[in-house]
Formats: sequence, C-alpha cells, structure tokens
Amino acid sequence: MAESVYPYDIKKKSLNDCVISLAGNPNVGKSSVFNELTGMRQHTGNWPGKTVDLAQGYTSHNGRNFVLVDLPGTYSLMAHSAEEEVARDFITSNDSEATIVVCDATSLERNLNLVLQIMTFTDRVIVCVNLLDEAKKKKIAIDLPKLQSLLGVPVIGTSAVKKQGLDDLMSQVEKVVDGTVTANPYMMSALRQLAEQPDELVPAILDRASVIAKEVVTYQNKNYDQFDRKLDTLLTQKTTGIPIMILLLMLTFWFTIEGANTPSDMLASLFNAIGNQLYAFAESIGMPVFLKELLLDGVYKVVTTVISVMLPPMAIFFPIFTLLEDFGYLPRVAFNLDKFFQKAGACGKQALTMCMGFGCNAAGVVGTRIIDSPRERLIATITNNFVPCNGRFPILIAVITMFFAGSAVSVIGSVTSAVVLTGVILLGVLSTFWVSQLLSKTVLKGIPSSFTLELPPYRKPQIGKVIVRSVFDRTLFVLWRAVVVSIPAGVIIWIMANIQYHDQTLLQTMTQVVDPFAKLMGLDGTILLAFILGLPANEIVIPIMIMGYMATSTITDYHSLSEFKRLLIDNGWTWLTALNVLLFTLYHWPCSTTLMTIYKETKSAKWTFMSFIVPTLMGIGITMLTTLIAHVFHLV
Ligand SMILES: Nc1nc2c(ncn2[C@@H]2O[C@H](COP(=O)(O)OP(=O)(O)OP(=O)(O)O)[C@@H](O)[C@H]2O)c(=O)[nH]1
Ligand SMILES: [Mg+2]
Repeated sequence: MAESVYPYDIKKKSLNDCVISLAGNPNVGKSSVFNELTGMRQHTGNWPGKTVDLAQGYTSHNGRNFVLVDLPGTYSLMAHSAEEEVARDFITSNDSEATIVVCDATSLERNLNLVLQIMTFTDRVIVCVNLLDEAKKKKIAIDLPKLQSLLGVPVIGTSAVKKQGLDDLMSQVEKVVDGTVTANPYMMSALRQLAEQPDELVPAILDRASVIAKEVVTYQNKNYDQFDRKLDTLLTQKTTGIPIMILLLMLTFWFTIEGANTPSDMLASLFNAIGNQLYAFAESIGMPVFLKELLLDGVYKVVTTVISVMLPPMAIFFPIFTLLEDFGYLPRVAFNLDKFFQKAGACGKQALTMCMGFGCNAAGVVGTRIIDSPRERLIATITNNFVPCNGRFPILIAVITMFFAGSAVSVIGSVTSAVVLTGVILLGVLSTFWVSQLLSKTVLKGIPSSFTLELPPYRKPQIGKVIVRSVFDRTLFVLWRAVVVSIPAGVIIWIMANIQYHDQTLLQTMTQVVDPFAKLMGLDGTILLAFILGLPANEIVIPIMIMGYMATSTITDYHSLSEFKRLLIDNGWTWLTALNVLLFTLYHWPCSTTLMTIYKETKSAKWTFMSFIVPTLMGIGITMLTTLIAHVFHLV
C-alpha cells in the first residue's frame, strides 16, 4: 500500500471509534452526506472543487461511534491536482476502516470508474448512489440490486439533501466494518489481477464501468437535460453569456446597496442610543474618565461602526451569492471567462477561485488547490486579491454612495451606485487578466494547461437552507472575525489618539509622517494610515479613518452617510480623493490573514512577498497617475 504523504491526525473520541472516509467524484454530494450525518457545516454548493482539504466529524449508529472523513472530490486515483492527491493518499492509506464512495445517479458511468479504481485498493467499499431525487426528476432509473450484484459490494441509494437513505447507508457501513457483509471474492480477485497490469488497468476499468452502467441505467426520457442545455446556451454563448453575467453582478450589487441602506442607518442610530445609555451608566458608577473613553469611544464605537457598516450588506450579498452558487451558475462563469484566462496564460478554473475571493480572499487562496499546475496556482494566488473581499465591499459601497451616486436615498442613486460598483469590480477582473498575463510572460513562464470544465446540472437551490447557511456560516463568521480584530484595534487606536507627544497625539504624528507620500497618491495621511493599520482586516479601515479625522479622538455621533460625507469634505475630500480611495481599496496589499494563508499554501516567502508587492505597487502607481492627470488638466 502506498505510503501516505499526507499524515493526517484523526481525532477519535474513543479508541473504538471507526474511521470511515467519504470519497467520490467532485460535486456528487459527499459533503452533503457528511453534513447530514455529522450535523456539521462543510461548504457545499453546485460546482466541482469546493472541498479541498480533509474534514472530520462524528456520527453514531446503533450506539456505535464513527469518525467520518469528508474528502475532496476526485475523478481518478491517478491524481493530478493537490486536492485530489489529498483524497488519494487518504484512500490508499490504512487510515480508514471502510470507504463510502458517493456517486451521482445522473452520471453513473463516470462515477463507477472511481468505484472500481478504489476497489483495486480496498474491498471495504460501500457504494452510495446519491442524487436519486434528481435522477427521478430526469426520468433516469437505476437498478440498485443489480448494480450491487455486478459490483460485488453493498450499494445504497440516497438523496442526501432530503435525508433519504442515510440510515440504511450507515447500517451497511456497520456491517462492512463488522465483517458480516464482505465484498464478492470473485469480483475482487478479478480486479486485483487487473491491477497487476498497470498499463491495462485504466482502459479495462473504463470498459467495465461502461458495461455495468449499460446494464443498470435506463433513460426513460432521452431529452432529460433539454432545459439545462437551453439555459446553458443562453448563459454561456458568446453574445449573451457575458452581458448576462454583468447584469447579474449589477443586480446583486443593487439589491445589496438598496437593501442595506436603511438597516445600516437604523443600526447606527440604535448603537448610538445604546452608547449614550452606556455613557450615562459609566458616569453614574463613577468610572475613571480614561477607562470610560477607552471602552466607549475606543472599543464600543469601533466595533459598532464595523457592525453597522458591514452587517447589512453582507447579510444580503452572501445569500444571493450562495443561491447563485447552489443553482450552478459559478461553473458557467468559469466557462465564460475560460478563454480570457487561457489568453492570459492562466487556468480557467481561476474564475472559480476568483469568485470565492468575493467572500474572502483567504478562502479564494485555499481554493486555488483545485488548479493542477503549480505555476497556474501561483498566478491565481497572487491575483486573487484583485477581487474585493467582504471586508473591502463596505468601503467601496460607502464611498461610491457618498461621492458618485447623486442622492443616496433614491432608487436612481442606488442604481448608479450599483453600476459604478460593477465598474470597479470589472476593473478588478480585468486587472486579474492583465497581471496573470504579465506573470505568465515573466516570472511564471509557461504554457497554459488544458482542463475539462464540468458544467454540472442546474439544481434548485434549497432557499431556506441557503439563507440560514450563508447568514450563520459566512456572514456571522466574517463579522465575528472583524469584531475580534476591531476590539484590540479600537484600543490601540484610541491610545494612539490620546498619547500626547510634542503637543500632538501619536496618531497625528504618524499621520504627518505618511502625509506627504499620501498626497502624491491623491489621498491624505489619515487615509493611508487607516489602510496601513487596517492590515489585520480591511473592515477596520473606515473606523480608523473616522477616528483619525476626529480631532477629539472619538467617533462623534454620526448617524448617516451624509454626516460621514460632511466629515470627509470638511477634511478636504474631493471627488479625486474618493476615486483614489476606491482604487486603493481595489489595489493594495492583502490583509494579514490572506498573507498568512498564502504563506501556508505556497510555503514560500518569495511568493508571499510577490502577492503583497504586486497589488501595492499597482495601487500606488495608479493613484499617482490619476492625481497627476487631474492636476495637469486642472480637474480639481
Ligand atoms: N437534489 C439533490 N441535490 C443534492 C443532493 N446531494 C447533494 N446535492 C446538491 O449537490 C451539490 C453538491 O453537493 P456537495 O455536497 O457540495 O458535493 P461534494 O461531492 O462535496 O462536492 P466537492 O467537494 O466539490 O467535490 C450541492 O448543491 C448540494 O446541495 C441530493 O441528494 N439531491
Ligand atoms: Mg465537498
């Protein structure tokens, strides 16, 4: 048996726990089965390549405890990409006592390839034919008993998201582990014989899978995927694919901006009212002044600003994004952008990791594991930062709404904002192409590898679940991270704003140090310092800016964007400042979490530095250029 190059620490609760792995092709519902059985929330969605690392969880059946290990999807055990290697190493190691191979009932033949391959390594296999509900809808019938007898291992039909068949599945797992059900010895010895001739193994298995599939699958409606095909034509053909994509992007932003306005203001006033009560309370108990100011002006105001600015847009954006993801739109985006990435010398799958970057660049960087070639993975890693994550969206939305949307409250205002925001995002996407091309022509030379992108069938998103999942798993997760970072940031910034040094505060001194350089970029010292201090998380950039502008070292009681805008204009902001803030938000260093993730993934200080310096230099260069142009042509 192959030595695992991926030593993996399995955390059993007790020695008797059985370790069971969940293997299968990408996008067949492994993580859905895992989640239903363990009650955990692994990322699921309708595109291949979501799970890129091992995850473990616990379940029990008939009083017996199991550790389930959710593996990344893999088409074959002759793996190419990093995440497929992870799966292969685990399957071929002795770490698990049985392997559940999850299959897609609507494309059984391809799935059986992997089943047979896995059976050449182990006979403790349970085949789980998932997505039976989808097969039924498409009038695809599968003779499960026959499949079981042809394969010689237990076969169970399931519909994971409907929680159907999972109990039976675990019963079979138990029997296999106990040895009361064993694989058909004739079948196993035939497969082992095949495995002894590696050259013939692959064609022989392909052949066998196709024979078995023909025996057990009947299509009652040959045109079962007609609707998908039509929709695919619309969403991916030359003339309509990209316009629809941009329109959807714009709509998503419009919903986000329009919907977030009022709740943001309401939250701000609510926090403000609570803050006043807290002030009164602190005074009534005679809290020392410095402590009161530190806690309320420092911590409380920074945290509540982060929440009121970030929570509403995220609570709208994430569910919409997740719905599109569950429906199966993401791989179509990848399809549309494939040729551009190819032209740039990069991999089309980069479109998928780019989309993940919208949520969080660190997640996008980990997601690059789905890209086979190390060269292309590096390109995807370095350029992931060009899509703004959720920490940066609020900065973009706020600045656009204040300076480029006319009246922010009207519908026209929010539509304009959405259009401008889409423009900024498209600029980010274009930069991704340019920089990818530049990298692949210089330091990361090479020929783009081809890959087959699978377009999964469209699936009806599970709306309730999607909303719950995106609010709790993503929104609250990101918000929590922001809050955790903003508490110490609030303390540090308050201290900096209050320590006097040569007649001015430390914050003012630092602002002055960076001010001349910032001016060249059409910004000012406060803005640049806010970005620098925002390294731990972009979410705190706005609160730091506000603090920096308040001579009194506190965020005053501003309830709305218009008051915020007045504060900015009083501090010398013009449209050029706003434009440069937008540009610098798009082009600057990744946050520290992302940088750490890049280092972990690449294990290279050089490439981590590249990921830092490339967008930063671009940001400095571009803002200097706009500033120069604006001044030469007397535009400000
Ligand atoms: N209708 C239906 N949809 C399902 C079923 N099982 C999973 N899905 C959906 O199929 C999609 C893929 O499910 P995942 O659990 O993420 O698949 P996976 O095999 O873990 O995918 P990777 O990690 O990318 O390899 C998701 O949109 C699920 O909601 C099922 O039994 N019926
Ligand atoms: Mg998965």
